[in-house]
Amino acid sequence: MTIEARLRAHFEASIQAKRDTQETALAALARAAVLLADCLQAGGKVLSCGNGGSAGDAQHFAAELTGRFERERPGMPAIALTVDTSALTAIANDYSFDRVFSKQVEALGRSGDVLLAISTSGRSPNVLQAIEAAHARGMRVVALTGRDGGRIPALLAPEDVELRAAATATARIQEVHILFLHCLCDAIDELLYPVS
Ligand SMILES: O=C(CO)[C@@H](O)[C@H](O)[C@H](O)[C@H](O)COP(=O)(O)O
Ligand SMILES: [Zn+2]
Repeated sequence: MTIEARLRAHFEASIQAKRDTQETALAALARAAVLLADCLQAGGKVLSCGNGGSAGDAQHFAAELTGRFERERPGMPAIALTVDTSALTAIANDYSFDRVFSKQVEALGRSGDVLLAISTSGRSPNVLQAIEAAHARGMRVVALTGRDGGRIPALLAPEDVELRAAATATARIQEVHILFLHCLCDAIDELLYPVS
């Protein structure tokens, strides 16, 4: 296969992953947007987490809430649990890497806040523990997953929302996740700050 053919195959696979996800995810996306907008309107905040590329996604989403997405409106409170290297290294060093997010959720999370948990496999222990810690703090969870959801669906409460990418390759799942996050940014803005 030529490089150009490989590149074309990446585009085709990415397009297909989004097409395959579209119909299954729209209702859940709308529910997640309302859950997040209600939380923010009531004075709550969003905590986000994930590993590797999903850590980048967690930061990307928090930055679009605190800064802006596509329209001017007040900043909204969101914290990515992936950015404080002192907290991450201390918790990993003193406890274990599995607790790097859950300890921060225990410290920062309040009832009514929402945890945005991102895992393509649904099997990263630190993300699973963050979900458990969020529930213990009275928080709801929006989980971005892929494949069969891994261990996340069984952990979620009925009022939580799973947004599952209909893809199996990690890269394709992450590409759908970015679309999910931009959809959520747009929907939250439209719900809270509609353009008159
Ligand atoms: O970005 C990528 C692969 O595209 C990697 O950095 C990937 O995020 C890492 O392997 C993560 O540790 C995977 O974690 P998860 O999505 O299974 O929870
Ligand atoms: Zn990647």
